[in-house]
Amino acid sequence: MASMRVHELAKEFGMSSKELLDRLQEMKIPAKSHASMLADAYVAKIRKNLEPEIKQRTGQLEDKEAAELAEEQRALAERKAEEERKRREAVEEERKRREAEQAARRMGGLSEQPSEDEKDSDGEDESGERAARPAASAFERLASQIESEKERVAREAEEAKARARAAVAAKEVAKKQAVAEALAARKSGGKGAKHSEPAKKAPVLGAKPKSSFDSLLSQIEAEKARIEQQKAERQNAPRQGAANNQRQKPQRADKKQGGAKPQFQSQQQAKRTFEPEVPELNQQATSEDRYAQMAVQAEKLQRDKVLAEARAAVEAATQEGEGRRKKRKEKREAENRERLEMEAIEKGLDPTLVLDDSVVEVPQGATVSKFAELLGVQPNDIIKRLFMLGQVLTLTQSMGDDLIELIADDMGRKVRVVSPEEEYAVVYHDSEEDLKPRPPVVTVMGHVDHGKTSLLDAIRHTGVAEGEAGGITQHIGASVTNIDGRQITFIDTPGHEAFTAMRARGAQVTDVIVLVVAADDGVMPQTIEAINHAKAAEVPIVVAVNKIDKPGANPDRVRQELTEYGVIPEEWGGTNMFVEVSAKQKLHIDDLLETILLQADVLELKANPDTLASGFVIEANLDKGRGPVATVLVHRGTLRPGDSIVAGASYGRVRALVNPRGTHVDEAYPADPVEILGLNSVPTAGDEFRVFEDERDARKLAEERALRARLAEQETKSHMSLDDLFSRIEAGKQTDLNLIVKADVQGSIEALRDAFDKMDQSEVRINIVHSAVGGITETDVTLASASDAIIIGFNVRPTGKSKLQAEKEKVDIRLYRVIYQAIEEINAARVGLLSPDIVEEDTGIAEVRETFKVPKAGTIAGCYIIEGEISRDDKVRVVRDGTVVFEGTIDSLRRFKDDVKSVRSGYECGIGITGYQDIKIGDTIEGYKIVEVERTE
Ligand SMILES: Nc1nc2c(ncn2[C@@H]2O[C@H](COP(=O)(O)OP(=O)(O)OP(=O)(O)O)[C@@H](O)[C@H]2O)c(=O)[nH]1
Repeated sequence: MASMRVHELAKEFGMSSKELLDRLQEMKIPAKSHASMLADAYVAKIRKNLEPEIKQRTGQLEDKEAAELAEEQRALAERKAEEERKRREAVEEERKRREAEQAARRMGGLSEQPSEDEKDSDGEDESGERAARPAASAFERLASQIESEKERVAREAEEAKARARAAVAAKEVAKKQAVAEALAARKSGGKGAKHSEPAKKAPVLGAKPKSSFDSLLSQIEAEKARIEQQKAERQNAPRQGAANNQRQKPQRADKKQGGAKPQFQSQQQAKRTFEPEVPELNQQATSEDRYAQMAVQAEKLQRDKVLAEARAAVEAATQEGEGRRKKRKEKREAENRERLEMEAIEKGLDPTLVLDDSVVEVPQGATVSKFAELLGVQPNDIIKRLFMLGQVLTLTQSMGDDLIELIADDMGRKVRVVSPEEEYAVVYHDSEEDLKPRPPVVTVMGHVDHGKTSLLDAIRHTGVAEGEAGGITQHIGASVTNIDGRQITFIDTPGHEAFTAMRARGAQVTDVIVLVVAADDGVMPQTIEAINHAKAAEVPIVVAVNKIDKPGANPDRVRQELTEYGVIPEEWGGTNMFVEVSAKQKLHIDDLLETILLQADVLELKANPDTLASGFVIEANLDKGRGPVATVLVHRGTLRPGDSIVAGASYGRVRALVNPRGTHVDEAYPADPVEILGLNSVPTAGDEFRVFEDERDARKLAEERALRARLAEQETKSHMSLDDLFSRIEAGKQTDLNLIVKADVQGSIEALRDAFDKMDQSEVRINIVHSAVGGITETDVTLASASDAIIIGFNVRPTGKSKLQAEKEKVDIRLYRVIYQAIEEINAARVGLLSPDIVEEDTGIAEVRETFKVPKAGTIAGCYIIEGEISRDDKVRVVRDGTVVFEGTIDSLRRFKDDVKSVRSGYECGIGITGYQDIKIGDTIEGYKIVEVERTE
């Protein structure tokens, strides 16, 4: 018989596996489950025991066999019943015995626990107890088995729950790790290698946790350690990107607080910003508490994950948007520049000046403190650097252009010295529809005596004839004429000098140049100069071939000659219009005017008249009765009485407007010359004028300009003078004395040179840097200024503007009559013994225009006082071509037939000089007084 499995045998018997297993248990045959294999010996035994039952079930057994089987079963049942009855009796007996014992104890006050002796002495009890004990211990075992089984089931249930929760938590940790890695990867710019390590750990976290709860805890702890490590790595790594900067900010702020706390806060901050926070697990907590904590962790991780994902998305968007933001920034900057440019244009400023931010603009003549302020450095630093350059300047002293550039260069800074003109330079922008046609402004140029003044007179005469009846043109520096109802404005000062001087000041007022060339003389040096100046200014030339009335006139030769200088007549294919005129005989003047208008039409001259006026000063003077008077040429806008105006360093409110015919007017339009009254001082020709809406602005600008001018003047280096020679020698500064000697005769110069040669020159060496016969000229002053020399004049006087120039440039001019005076003074100056100064104080200058022979009085000079005031008791010197030809006193001073005490500038008078008859037309008579001046040193 082969061995069989339980379920196979059960099937054979027609019963369930469970039923068979029970029966096997009764038969003490070992079998655990339906699949248990039964050895053939056991199969035989089972068949034998169960056969009758089986046969009965199947109806296969015979009656006898069935009766035997029934008997057998009944006997077995009886036996079992007997055993059970006995077991119950024993239990009952035991119970009764215990109750009896307890009752006896209660009755006899005996202890509940019987002593060993009592137990031993009571034989009956002992036997009863022995009978009861096996039953009791079996019960207890069973009870304990049940208890342990319950515990096992409960534990397994709990562990199953824990596994489920741990799996959820581990899943969350894995997700969080993935997010953290994604963040780290973005921050590090995708350094995959660096972050592959944590990624490897993921499977550990993601793996099904062991059934042990501790396994989950250890996983969480490991994850926390990993995050901490990553964070530490990122903090050590160089900061990159905007997000990192954001992270740095709180750290910097925290650092200020100092101590360990800020560091902790910064870590917290960093954690909040980047890491999902893993809460601490209390290792001491009970299992229930731990489950609760894990649930909290899982929830927190979920929330942090969402936050981290959101932040990662924002950061990614930030990085992706970097390029777009840069473009937007560039666009914004471009718009800003455009706006500034527009604003500058609206304000009438040069936009390039406003937008040039790479260079520091320093106003000309800026003081040391202003310069330091503009550069944003300490003034001491500037002073120190100046000192190193040998320039001792205080805070309030102004710096020259060269010094400004030198110091800036020394400091590695870029600067641009801005002149007041440039600083206030105005670029006006008018829209096309605001522009209206305006009259042309004309300047007449040409060689000396070619007829410029005559032509202007002729033109004026033409204009007057057609203009106001009987009107007499006033000399205001410019005039207007009308032809065919159209206006032409002429600048009265002919010649290119004034034109160029104006232009040098930025006053480009001329639209057309009329080049006057005498037909009998042709092209001359100043004609060429005029052409060059006109070309430089890019102003078109209309040629007026003058003096055609003269017999030797040859206009074609003029045309021919001019072609050499690029002035080519239209009829010869050039661009220049030629008109043949006679200023003297007023021939073809109208033709000339019409030609000028034609040229103007070509230029399409326009201006905006409907705005605040601006333009240039043509001429200015101080009128005794009316105060400062300036002739201005309106360039743009309309000028009206009451306007707040600034002209150069002058300002004021326009009190009155006077046109060239002397008529008060209410308005002056573009290209109108007009005299203005109301300025607080006399401006300079070429100054720009501007009307301001607010008088305070006009005043501010004017005062600023005036201050600059004063500072610049102060700054003019004081040159060598005899007065400070000694102090300079003492200070060790001076070892040379440079002289420029001018004298009336060469002999004086030679005599002076001999005298100096004989002088002791051990302390100071005397150098004559230049000497010549003749008056002291502007060139002499320039030379003295350049070589730090003193000018010594023997019987000569400063000519032209040289005196003014010397004052301006602080050049010392010493005038002597005899040589020994000069030698004495220079000797005295060397040893510091200059006596109190006897100085000649100039009073006035008269120009001799006529001479009269008067009986008894001799020669009387018919004079015009051109400067100052000459008094009857003044001393005078007669100067001819810069040389003093006579010195003496005034014999008579008359106006008309009256003797007068003094005559002021602008008036005519007759002067008789005591003992001098040789006076000539063109001489100047200089008045002076002798005054004694205390020496200050
Ligand atoms: N015959 C003749 N003489 C003229 C004519 N125009 C000017 N003159 C004379 O030429 C001389 C010089 O004339 P101005 O008008 O003073 O010449 P200018 O160019 O103004 O001279 P400067 O002011 O010295 O530069 C004067 O004597 C005039 O009378 C002309 O058309 N014909």
